Amino acid sequence: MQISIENLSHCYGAIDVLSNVNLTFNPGEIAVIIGPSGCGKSTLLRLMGGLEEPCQGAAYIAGQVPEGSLNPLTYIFQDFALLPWRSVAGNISLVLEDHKLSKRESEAIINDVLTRTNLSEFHDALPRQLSGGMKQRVAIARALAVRPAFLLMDEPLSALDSQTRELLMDDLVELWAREKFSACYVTHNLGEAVRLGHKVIVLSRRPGQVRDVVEIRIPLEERRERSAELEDVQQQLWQMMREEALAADRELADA
Ligand SMILES: Nc1ncnc2c1ncn2[C@@H]1O[C@H](COP(=O)(O)OP(=O)(O)OP(=O)(O)O)[C@@H](O)[C@H]1O
Repeated sequence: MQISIENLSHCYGAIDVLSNVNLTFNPGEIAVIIGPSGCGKSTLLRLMGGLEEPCQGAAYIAGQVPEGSLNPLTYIFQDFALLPWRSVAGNISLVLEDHKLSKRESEAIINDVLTRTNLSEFHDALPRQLSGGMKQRVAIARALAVRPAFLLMDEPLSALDSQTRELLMDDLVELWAREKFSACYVTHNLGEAVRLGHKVIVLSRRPGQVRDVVEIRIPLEERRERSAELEDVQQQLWQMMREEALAADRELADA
């Protein structure tokens, strides 16, 4: 299954947010979207997930939804969105409740995703007993429980401190290496972009247009030790972001 975006433009009233975006998101790939503040990254993710309809053009699923996927497009947000009165297992079971699974099937899925995210011993813990990093691990486990074809991740690590971010990036790479998931990952953080992205989509300032798509061929598993090649890619991305941010600043100053 792919997600295709064709000639997509979007506006809110008089504000043009996205302009003529054409992109393809491939299975088994993590595509990272970066761009200056307010350029439409989160809007693009919402349009991809069908939470809003684009003003022009389309975002659609191409190909077959993989068998067994309970929710093909699943979001992970920065604020974890866990119910405080439910345990870790209870938060995960919530997303399974509408799917007519037996208690045994649900429990098997919950145990599987808790094992995959190294959370088995926190099965009965409440969110308030967990650190921020652990809460986001639970949110990732909950997303994996519905066997998504695509994870739509909106700055999932931005509420966390830098050490926890590093650990969760390692976790995501390990999860991906074990069972290749597909994801579209929005971030401001260029370190995350080059650590996790098979390709990095650079949007221009608003209205967001695709300025460049940078492919990174270094395997994800080999990126923990940052090579000179990875540093070069990050520098190249920063140069593009800097130009866009400076141009946006000048536009505001001229307005
Ligand atoms: N529901 C909405 N109604 C009106 N305007 C909106 C709405 N959602 C977003 N916008 C505006 O659209 C523009 C793009 O917002 P969006 O959140 O997609 O950008 P972003 O690139 O994700 O921003 P950031 O990097 O700051 O998170 C902004 O100017 C924002 O104020």
